[in-house]
Amino acid sequence: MEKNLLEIKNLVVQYVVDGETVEAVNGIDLEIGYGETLGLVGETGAGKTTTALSVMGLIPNPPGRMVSGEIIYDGRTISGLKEKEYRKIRGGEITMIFQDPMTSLNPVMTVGEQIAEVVRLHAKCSRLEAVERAVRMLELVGITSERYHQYPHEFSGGMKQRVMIAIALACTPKLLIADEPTTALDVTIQAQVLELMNKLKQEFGTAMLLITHDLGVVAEVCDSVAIIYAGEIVERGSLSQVYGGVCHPYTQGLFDSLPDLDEESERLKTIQGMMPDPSDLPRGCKFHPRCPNCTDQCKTENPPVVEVEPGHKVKCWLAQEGGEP
Ligand SMILES: Nc1ncnc2c1ncn2[C@@H]1O[C@H](COP(=O)(O)OP(=O)(O)OP(=O)(O)O)[C@@H](O)[C@H]1O
Repeated sequence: MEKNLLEIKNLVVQYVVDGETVEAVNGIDLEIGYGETLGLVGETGAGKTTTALSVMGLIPNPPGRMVSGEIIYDGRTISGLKEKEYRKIRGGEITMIFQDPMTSLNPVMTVGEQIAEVVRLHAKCSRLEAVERAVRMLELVGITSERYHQYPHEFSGGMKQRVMIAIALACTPKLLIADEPTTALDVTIQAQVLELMNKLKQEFGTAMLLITHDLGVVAEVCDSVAIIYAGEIVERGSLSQVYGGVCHPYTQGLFDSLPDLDEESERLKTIQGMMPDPSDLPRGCKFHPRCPNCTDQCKTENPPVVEVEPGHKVKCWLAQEGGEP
């Protein structure tokens, strides 16, 4: 069997706030192959960012804690590494871009210097080589070299996100984690940034974990998709498997809440989902209250993961019974 670039095994992460424990991630298993782009899709509070921060070794402790699980990167267990060791991987081999580029860029350094600094830190090259690399990265993301000496406030939101992508890819990482990279951008700029990500993915062969609540974005960039609900992966498969043959009622609910195709761009528009109020859920129920098929068994027992076809996994009693969502 081909080795995966990233394997997340039985990840459990909790936050303790005011003495209350929140199970943000509850037993997640995920794999990403070399060069694969996986979309992690779910509503607000589903546990997407917590999953990403676990891979980066950045769960804030306290209030967060990785209770159990293992993260294997390129054949090596990285969960539990000392911070000094993690730093060698983070920013070099695994990089992350966040939803809001303004909070990630240093306002008192020029954008060129920021890219060059990352290169120098991780590629251990000369200052001149780092500057040359920074210029090339700026040009790759469509920013002219004359803007090397400009500061973040001189760039528009879309441009700043391009700078973030340039920084994230400057050391040719094997894995890029992008947490809602286009959410803060308007629709036209979103499309340009997605196009750029597709181009760079092909050029560098970087694998990607793309976090989003937008099934339209996934359709444009990803090879495969994992649907996360209340800290659990409820469906996982290739794009054609999931988009062509939805198995889980919750995934179906996400598709149902998508507006029609945007006629102008033929692009699916964003869905803005909200997590249901936990008090609306029957005790122990893992399903969405919208699920029309929720049975008594669903309410009391955790369904097993069923592989309905090779690579297409579903956590649902209905899938086991071969039922339709
Ligand atoms: N630093 C924190 N302290 C306390 N609780 C947290 C913290 N970070 C996340 N949580 C809780 O963990 C759960 C999962 O949050 P997470 O941010 O991972 O979800 P998400 O799917 O990324 O949501 P969003 O799309 O809003 O970013 C939520 O209930 C959230 O309130």
